[in-house]
Amino acid sequence: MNIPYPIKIRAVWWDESSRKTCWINTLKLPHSEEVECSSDPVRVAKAIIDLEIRGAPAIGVAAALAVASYAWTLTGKPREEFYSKTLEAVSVLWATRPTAHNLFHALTRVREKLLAGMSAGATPLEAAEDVTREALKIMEEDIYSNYLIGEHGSQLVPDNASILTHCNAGALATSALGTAEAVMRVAWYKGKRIRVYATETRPVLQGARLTVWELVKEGIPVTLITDNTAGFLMRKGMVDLVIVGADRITREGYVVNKIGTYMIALAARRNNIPFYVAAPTSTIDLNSRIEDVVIEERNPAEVKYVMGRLITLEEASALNYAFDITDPDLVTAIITEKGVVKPPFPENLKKIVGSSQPH
Ligand SMILES: CSC[C@@H](O)[C@@H](O)C(=O)COP(=O)(O)O
Repeated sequence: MNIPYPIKIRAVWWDESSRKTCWINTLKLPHSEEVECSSDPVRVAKAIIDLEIRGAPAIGVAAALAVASYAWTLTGKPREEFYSKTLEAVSVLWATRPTAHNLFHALTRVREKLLAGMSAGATPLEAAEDVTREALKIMEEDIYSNYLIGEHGSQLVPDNASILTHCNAGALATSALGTAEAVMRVAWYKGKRIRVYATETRPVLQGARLTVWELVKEGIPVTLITDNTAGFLMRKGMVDLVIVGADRITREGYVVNKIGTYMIALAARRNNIPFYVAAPTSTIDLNSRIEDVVIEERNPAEVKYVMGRLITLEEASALNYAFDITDPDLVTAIITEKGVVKPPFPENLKKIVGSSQPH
């Protein structure tokens, strides 16, 4: 796998010497870059729940690596204990966050390896090797998908474009270049002049804390806006295109992404601005209809407190949906590693997910 662009930020990775899963604690950004490593699936599960590790592809990769790390701590155990404990770890990680499809995609793959090893009579050592190979494959595929999404998507970005993005669909949400941000990075590396408007993304400010940090590091001009500024910028003609990521795309083409995405898509349609979604095919769930998708509801405290400071009454009730749903007819195209998917989505998503990888 040869990627002709620098990978400057890694959100999750495998430490070969300790066989631990490592990640940047994104809760500490942008003020400090703190790395955590663990072989404990309960610790990694907590990191996912608390948003130390977040973003759909990153949580899938981290969960798969966590099962592999844990497997290595159990290679001295009897076979039965090895399989029951590693499969239990899969269940713990499965229960962390309900919306992003990548988590279930990755955990299904590692669980299948464990089950295959169990029925073939593989030793714990053989099974640990096998599950590690699969987890690393999931990560490598994500790295390569990021790059291909960037290549395909950058062709949709005109020179001198103003791009609006929401939340963080960058390196910090994936294994390498990001999804929406891979499009921006590759356009930039190819010499296109772009500027980005990043929404702050309440309640936990992934845009202000993470997207701005990444783009400043990259040297790409970025301007932070409040979430409620997006529509006004579009009306003023200051946005040429919108690119966001996704946590799950259903077979009908509904896009489930960070809360606030729907309002941006509506404003984009009203102002005739293309609305692109960049996501690997591991985010596309051909088995689910939109009614089946669980939208995560998080602790209301995230809304009531900003960076630890209470901004309302302690007794105030608050609602904290983490994601919303954008209808397929508001989406101009979905940029995947296998190419750009245009409507009609039900037919074209099925074709692209079923087609073989281009590498
Ligand atoms: C490439 S990441 C795409 C999405 O996962 C991203 O836009 C998003 O909504 C992340 O939400 P988060 O709650 O921070 O995990």
